[in-house]
Amino acid sequence: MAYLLAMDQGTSSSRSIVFRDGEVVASVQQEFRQIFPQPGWVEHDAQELWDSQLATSRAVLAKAGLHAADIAALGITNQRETTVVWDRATGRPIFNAIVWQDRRTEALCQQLRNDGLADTIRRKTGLVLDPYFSATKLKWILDNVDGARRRADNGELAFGTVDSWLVWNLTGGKLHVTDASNAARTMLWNIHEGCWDQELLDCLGIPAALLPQVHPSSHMFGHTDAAWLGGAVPIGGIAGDQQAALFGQACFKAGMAKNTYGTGCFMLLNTGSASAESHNGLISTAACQVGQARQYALEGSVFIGGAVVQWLRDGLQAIEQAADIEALAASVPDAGGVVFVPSFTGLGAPYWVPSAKGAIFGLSRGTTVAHIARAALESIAFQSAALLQAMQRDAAAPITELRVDGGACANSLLLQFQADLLGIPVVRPKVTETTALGAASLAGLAAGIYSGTSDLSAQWRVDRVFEPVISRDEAQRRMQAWEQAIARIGTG
Ligand SMILES: Nc1ncnc2c1ncn2[C@@H]1O[C@H](COP(=O)(O)OP(=O)(O)O)[C@@H](O)[C@H]1O
Ligand SMILES: O=P(O)(O)OC[C@H](O)CO
Repeated sequence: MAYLLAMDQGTSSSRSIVFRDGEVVASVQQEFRQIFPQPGWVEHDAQELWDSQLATSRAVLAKAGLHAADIAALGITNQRETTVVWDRATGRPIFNAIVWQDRRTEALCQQLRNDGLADTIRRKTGLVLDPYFSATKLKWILDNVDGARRRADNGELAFGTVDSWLVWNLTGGKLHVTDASNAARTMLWNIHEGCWDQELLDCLGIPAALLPQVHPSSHMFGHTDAAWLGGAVPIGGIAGDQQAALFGQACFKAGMAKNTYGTGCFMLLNTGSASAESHNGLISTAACQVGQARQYALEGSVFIGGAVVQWLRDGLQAIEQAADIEALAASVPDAGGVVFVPSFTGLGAPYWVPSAKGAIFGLSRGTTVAHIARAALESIAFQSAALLQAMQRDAAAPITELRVDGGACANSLLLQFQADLLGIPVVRPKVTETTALGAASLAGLAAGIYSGTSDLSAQWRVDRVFEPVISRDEAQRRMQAWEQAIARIGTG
């Protein structure tokens, strides 16, 4: 029997899932500490990332009653951009992992923008020059940790995104590798040529000796050390979590798109073997690579998605648990004219207003907490609709459906509103653990469990399709109300 193990190292928890025939056999999750040393700084203890990931993998094998020998291959997927630097001799990190959300390098990014580097970076990497990506975090570590630059120059240190760090540990320091989808998030990887970019390394003063070897996402990378899981397991897949979700949603052809509704929302559109340049506030990135042919995607991210539901729960204490928002929002026929812009940490794509704060517009004496809850839910769909509209403008052909996943996609009211706004079907699959499924699928391809992506398309199953029911005029009227609220946010 062909079991596949996925390690999904996310921003708030480490998860391990065993799959068979594309279905979840068992799953174990463990949270770890979020470290906030200063406002705008976010760190993880890299050792805790590894320990929690290993613990969940051991636990999931026990839960499923399986042994290492039963696992045909392991796929790894991870929070992207988060930066780890460790000592090659001891295997110890020289600093905490600097998390993708961390803004400490904003001044450095501004300096690089002033130096005219933004265009070069966009052209070579497909990215916006922003602290979000790994490069300036890595430079910060080299410039601020005692002796780091000297040791890096001497080849004593290794840099990696979280996937590289996990594989280094899993293989007892034998492998220092990553895949194209993760490399593309460093701001040092030339997505067109498929190589580390020497000009960017020089501009940022980053020695090439720090960098991992880059392989396709589906690839036999090596084996885990037998000590960890009770036997050696082949590592057959590595991908950044959002690209893994695109793969897990079987979006293999250009024009297919997915949106993940987690803490934030991440929408990716497969653009095939051609990288599409965005003129509408999106980024281009590498999609999962199987074989030698490079694949690309357009991406947009919303910083506050499901997190607005957490705010209703923890900040406003309007609900006890996230799932309660659906009944509360459904208790009123509409938001009663309330528009909620939850830009608590600035506005991401396609608006890019870093200094924005959240706001609630349209309050009246008749407004109840149910209207606010409904407006909060709608805000997730409005932000995602703005991303899809931007993608529609950049894309070569119309996008005809949106596949969805992530914790908040359990909410059918949200998905119906999303379909109404978009005017295209919103499709929820049976397995919504698509990030882990994508990693397992990449590993399964490398191990020969699947003969090609057509096997994966055949395995992907629909749970429910949400068809648009309101008129396009009505949808446009609602989007206009949203854009008016955004305009008021944007101008402070
Ligand atoms: N039924 C629901 N309706 C709306 N939001 C929900 C619901 N269930 C969970 N959420 C939201 O989904 C998010 C968790 O989704 P998850 O995919 O686990 O996120 P992440 O991977 O970013 O940690 C939380 O922000 C939570 O508030
Ligand atoms: O860990 P997640 O699911 O919040 O994903 C984080 C993204 O990869 C950041 O780019």
